[in-house]
Amino acid sequence: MSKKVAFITGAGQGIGQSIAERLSNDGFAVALVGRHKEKTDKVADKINQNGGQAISIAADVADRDEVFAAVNQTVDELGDLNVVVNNAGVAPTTPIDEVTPDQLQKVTMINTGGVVWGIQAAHAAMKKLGHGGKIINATSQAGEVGNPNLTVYGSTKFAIRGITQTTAKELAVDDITVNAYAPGIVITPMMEDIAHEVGKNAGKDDEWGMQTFAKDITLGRVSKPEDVSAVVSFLAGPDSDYVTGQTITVDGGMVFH
Ligand SMILES: NC(=O)C1=CN([C@@H]2O[C@H](COP(=O)(O)OP(=O)(O)OC[C@H]3O[C@@H](n4cnc5c(N)ncnc54)[C@H](O)[C@@H]3O)[C@@H](O)[C@H]2O)C=CC1
Ligand SMILES: CC(=O)C(C)=O
Repeated sequence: MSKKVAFITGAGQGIGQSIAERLSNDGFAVALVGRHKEKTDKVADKINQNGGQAISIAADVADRDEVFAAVNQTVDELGDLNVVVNNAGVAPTTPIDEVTPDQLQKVTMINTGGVVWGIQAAHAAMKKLGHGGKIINATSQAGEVGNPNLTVYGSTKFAIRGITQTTAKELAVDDITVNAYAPGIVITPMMEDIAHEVGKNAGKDDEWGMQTFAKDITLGRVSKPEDVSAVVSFLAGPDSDYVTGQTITVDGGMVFH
């Protein structure tokens, strides 16, 4: 039997890399998408050397045509499309008084736009293939509660929860579920950069910056990417078939619902 196919954006490092590796271990053929192809190439090579099946595609998720082309290339090369993980994102530190129109537009087009184009392209491809599937979007604990210094980023992550609910209702008729995952403080290049900027703005070091986010985690530790990819594995697999429109928080107990 041929493998199910998963498409993952921002798969060259951090959480996206972990999701690609986990879904490959779960038995999916995986398409790794990112702006920097040398990074997705490296992760795809590792997966292929370990007995998985991976391809690497360059695309900027803010560009609708590039996202559609990447989805079409995935179907052409891997033969199907069952799961789309809209994981790519950027998180500049944005104290409110420093937000610029250019920054607001760019971050919104990547984080929110990338999710919208990913859902559109997934819907079009799945309809053409004649079957349903699962769409999974990256939000954040910063999309559930306000985080100081992250006004622009937080606005996109709140929006992604709304888009997840709206499109879950719209796409159910085509047997597509739409869910989201909300990580907390995950040690990746993104989080290291935020900790550095927040520390620097306060005249402190990176560890101080990290602790401003990490000090209230109920489980007493920051997160590894694998904590998040385990939840995405559930959302991509059959055990979540009766779940749609939900955001699953995987933050060690920062936000309680
Ligand atoms: N690290 C954390 O603590 C948290 C991360 N998240 C979310 O999880 C997702 C992954 O985050 P990390 O792995 O930490 O980030 P990261 O910065 O380490 O990796 C993100 C990847 O996305 C790619 N990317 C960025 N813009 C892109 C674009 N326009 N088109 C294509 N690819 C692009 C980058 O090149 C990079 O490979 C993001 O959506 C982020 O907002 C959510 C909560 C916490
Ligand atoms: C980067 C992020 O999503 C945080 C700090 O929650």
